[in-house]
Amino acid sequence: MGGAGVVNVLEVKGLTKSYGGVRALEGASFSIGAGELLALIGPNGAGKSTCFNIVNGQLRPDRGSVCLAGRDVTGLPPRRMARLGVGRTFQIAAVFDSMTVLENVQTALLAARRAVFGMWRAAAGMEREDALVLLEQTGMAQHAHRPAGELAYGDVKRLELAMAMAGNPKLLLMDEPTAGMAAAERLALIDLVKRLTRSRGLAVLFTEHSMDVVFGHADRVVVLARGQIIADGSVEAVRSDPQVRALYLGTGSVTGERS
Ligand SMILES: Nc1ncnc2c1ncn2[C@@H]1O[C@H](COP(=O)(O)OP(=O)(O)OP(=O)(O)O)[C@@H](O)[C@H]1O
Repeated sequence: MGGAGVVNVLEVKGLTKSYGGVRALEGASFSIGAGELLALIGPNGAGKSTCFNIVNGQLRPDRGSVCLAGRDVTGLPPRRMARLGVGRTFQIAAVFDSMTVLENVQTALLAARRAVFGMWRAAAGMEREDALVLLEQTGMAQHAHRPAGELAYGDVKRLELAMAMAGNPKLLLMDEPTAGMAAAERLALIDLVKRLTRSRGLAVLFTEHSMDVVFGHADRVVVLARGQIIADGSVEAVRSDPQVRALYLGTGSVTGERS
C-alpha cells in the first residue's frame, strides 16, 4: 500500500521506547493503507502492546513519529487520537451487560458524537437508525433487543466491533480480537472484520496469538522480536521467512502455533 500519490492511513517511523532500562521498541517502522488488515505478531514481550499504546496516544515514544492520513499526530492524547479516527477494541469486552445490544451501540454513537460535536448533540433518539445499520453490518440485528449480558461470547465480540465502528474510525486497533474463542468462532469474527475493512475502507492493525487467524486472513504481517521488526510482508513471504520460523519454533512451521 502507499504507492505513488496514495497516503497511508497510518505510518509509523522509527518508533523507539524504553521503560527504565528495558528497551521495548527500537526503530519500528511500518504503514497501513485503507482497506488493509495488518497483523502485528511476535512472542511475549516483543513490544506489540507498546506499539499499540503509542499509536493510540496512551504512550509517547522516546523517538519516532506517528502519522495519520499524512498528519503528524505523535504524542497526542487518546481523546484527540479518537477524534482523528483511531478506534480500539480490547481483549476484555467493554459492553454494558444490563443494556440491550441496541442501547449499547446507541450509547457508543452518542459518546462518539459528543466527543466531536459537544454535549448539545445529545438527542438519544437520533442514534437509533444508525445503530441499527451498524448491527446489520455486524450480523447482530437479530439480537438488537436482548440484554448484552445474555449474549454468547462470539456475539459480545461482534457487538464490541459494532461499538468500535460507532466512532467511524479510519484506523481500528484490535488487541487479540479472538482471544478465548473456539476455532470456528474466531475465523468467523476475523472474516467479519475483513469484510468491514474492505467495505468501509478501514485500516486495521491487530495483534493475535492464533496463527490460523493471522495466516488465514491478514493482508500483511509485521513480526516484532525484542522491539525490532524482523519481517514485514505478505502472509506467504512471512510464513516462509527463516528468521520468523526460527523465532516461532526453532525450525518448523509457524502455522497453528501459539507464541
Ligand atoms: N510499564 C512497563 N514498565 C516496565 N517494563 C515494561 C512495561 N510495559 C512493558 N514493559 C516491557 O517492555 C517489553 C515489551 O512489552 P510489551 O507489553 O510491549 O510486549 P508485547 O509484545 O505486547 O507482549 P505480550 O504479548 O506479552 O502482551 C517487555 O520486556 C515488557 O516486560
